[in-house]
Amino acid sequence: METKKVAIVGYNRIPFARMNTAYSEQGNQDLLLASLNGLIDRYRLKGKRLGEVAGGAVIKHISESNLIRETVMNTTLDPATPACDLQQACDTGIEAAIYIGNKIALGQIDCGIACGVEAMSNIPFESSPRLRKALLKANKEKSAFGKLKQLLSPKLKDWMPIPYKGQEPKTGLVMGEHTEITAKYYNISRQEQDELALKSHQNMAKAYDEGFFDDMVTPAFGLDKDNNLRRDSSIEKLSQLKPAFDKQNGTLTAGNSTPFTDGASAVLLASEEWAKANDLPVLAYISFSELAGIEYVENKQDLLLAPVFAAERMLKKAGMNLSDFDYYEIHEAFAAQVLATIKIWENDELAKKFGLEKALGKIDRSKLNVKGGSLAAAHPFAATGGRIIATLAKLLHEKGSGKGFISICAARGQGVTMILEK
Ligand SMILES: CC(=O)CC(=O)SCCNC(=O)CCNC(=O)[C@H](O)C(C)(C)COP(=O)(O)OP(=O)(O)OC[C@H]1O[C@@H](n2cnc3c(N)ncnc32)[C@H](O)[C@@H]1OP(=O)(O)O
Repeated sequence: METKKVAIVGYNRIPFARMNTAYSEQGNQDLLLASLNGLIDRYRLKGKRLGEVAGGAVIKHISESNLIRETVMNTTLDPATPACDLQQACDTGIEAAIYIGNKIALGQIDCGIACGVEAMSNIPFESSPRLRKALLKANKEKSAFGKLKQLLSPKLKDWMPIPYKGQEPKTGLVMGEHTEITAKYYNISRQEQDELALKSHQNMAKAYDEGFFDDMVTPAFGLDKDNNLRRDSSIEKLSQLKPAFDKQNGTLTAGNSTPFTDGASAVLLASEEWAKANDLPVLAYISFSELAGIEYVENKQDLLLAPVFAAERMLKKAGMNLSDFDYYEIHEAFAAQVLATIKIWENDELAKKFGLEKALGKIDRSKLNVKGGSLAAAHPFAATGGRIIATLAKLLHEKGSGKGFISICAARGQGVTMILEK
């Protein structure tokens, strides 16, 4: 069976906002709706029945089990447009694009939207198991006395909500603690991390000044730009920040780590025929993608390094070398994880020690995250993939030809890579 080419034909996102700032009153549906509405307006999709909308949020309330379909029903798309929720930690946005892309490739649908959202300001709290049990039992009790007895059974501390900390259940460490171990294990210096962080902000500031984001980001809830972007940062300021995760000997700080963030993004994918029929130019094609997992319980330093393996397998299938790309979009969860990943890809000895056949090639740093990365834009987990695909597709479209490389690490020791081509 012949497969179809998967074209990226549109994108839209709302500005990303640090948690508890511009979107402190909004939930997942509000943010996603704003992003989808911007996409629908820009590409005149009102009233259209699309093949499918797929995406997700890494963290949802229990009432949001069909978040994407619920949100689609609130847009002006034809309500006959089906939708589904996907979740794959920080890879969610890319996985959604792969899911929609594969259906287009197989001819099952001719167009679809891949989307992602994260409303960290509206994050659900857990309750203690003792409180949950007491409430469920109280609900079953017939008499007021019985209900009261159950409600009085938990201790005072059991009534306290349990906040989200982002810990890895298998290790009990948060991402920053894991990445602190990564930085030490792979000898990533504080200076290298701060330099990468500064470059991310400088590149994004320049891109905003040049109007690169004008047709990509629609203002929402009073915000018109990513509010994590700093124009006042410098190596001096970054070098003075205190370590965030290892207070004594650490190198990860608020400046070289992403903050918790609210935001949403959406990407419009289609077959070439649908793009032509709807008068939309093909910005770029998705040509390859690969998902990998990695052991990180024994090897705590490797939690966010699964893209190392994804890239090796993907490049082999594509018959390419890591040096063969015009642009590289590598998700900057932390500067240290980007630098460790690149170090392994580029260094033969380290690559072999890690389990690769050999080094994958060199990355020209002037081609890396040229419009800023997650350290500047910030990182609403499930929305980051859409931001990255859109940025790379636009870069390739403007260039008129070429190839771009995407790499995103994710919680639970997973990672995804993708190739876009024009
Ligand atoms: C989920 C997945 O699947 C995979 C992934 O992507 S992993 C990534 C997941 N993300 C995380 O784990 C988030 C990690 N981040 C955090 O926990 C927190 O942001 C953090 C602990 C690193 C910092 O939190 P914080 O201390 O509250 O930061 P914040 O108060 O904003 O900043 C501290 C200081 O640094 C300064 N600062 C921050 N960035 C700066 C910069 N670029 N330049 C100069 N100064 C900066 C701030 O101005 C602030 O200074 P003051 O104290 O003088 O106000």
